[in-house]
Amino acid sequence: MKRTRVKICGFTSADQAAYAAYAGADAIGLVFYAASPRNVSIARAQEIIAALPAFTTVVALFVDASEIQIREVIGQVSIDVLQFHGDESAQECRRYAKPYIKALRMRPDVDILALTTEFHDARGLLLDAYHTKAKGGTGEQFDWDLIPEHCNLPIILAGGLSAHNVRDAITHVKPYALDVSSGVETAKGIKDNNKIAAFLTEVCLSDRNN
Ligand SMILES: O=C(O)c1ccccc1N[C@@H]1O[C@H](COP(=O)(O)O)[C@@H](O)[C@H]1O
Repeated sequence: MKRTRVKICGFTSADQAAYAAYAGADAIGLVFYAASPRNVSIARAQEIIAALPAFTTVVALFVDASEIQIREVIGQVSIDVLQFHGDESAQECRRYAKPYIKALRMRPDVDILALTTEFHDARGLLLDAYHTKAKGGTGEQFDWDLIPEHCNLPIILAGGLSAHNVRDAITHVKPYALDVSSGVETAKGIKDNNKIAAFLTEVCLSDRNN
């Protein structure tokens, strides 16, 4: 059976991150982007990570951050994977000798296949909705038909996912993994355990039937 991996992004509380990990989330995301309501300090990130069980992948999200900021985070926080959610070049993404995923904000003219060549050493391409004002975490879905059927990199589907549409998403896109933030929250940065459980249950049921 194929299992669709799940990353839940934007935790600000250790209890909620631990709940998600024990409930079956494969990865938890920590946002290091001051403009986000989900932004965490280094101290809070350390507290969240200390609450996680073994085998939970920790992803640090940056948006056009400076090299100094990224090195400060990875020097003090036990991060497994970097997520670049801005306009970072491939050269910038590979500077840290750490596994990284690259986010693309989807517009009709995005050439995913060309970008897979540019970011060939990324561990996955994260596809999110394009928004004129926000860089991500908007809760908006994009047109999944923009995603090519074959891609050389694992596709991580994001953008407006929730327990209500995740089964359709898996059937339609067949992604390697999913990334959700707003769809498992009651307010920005405040995760909801019931929504997390419902989301993970839907993914399991969908995988079982596919
Ligand atoms: O979560 C944020 O605040 C955020 C800020 C800036 C860039 C990305 C951000 N989050 C990522 O956005 C997508 C989609 O989130 P949503 O489920 O639609 O709310 C996801 O990859 C988050 O990691």
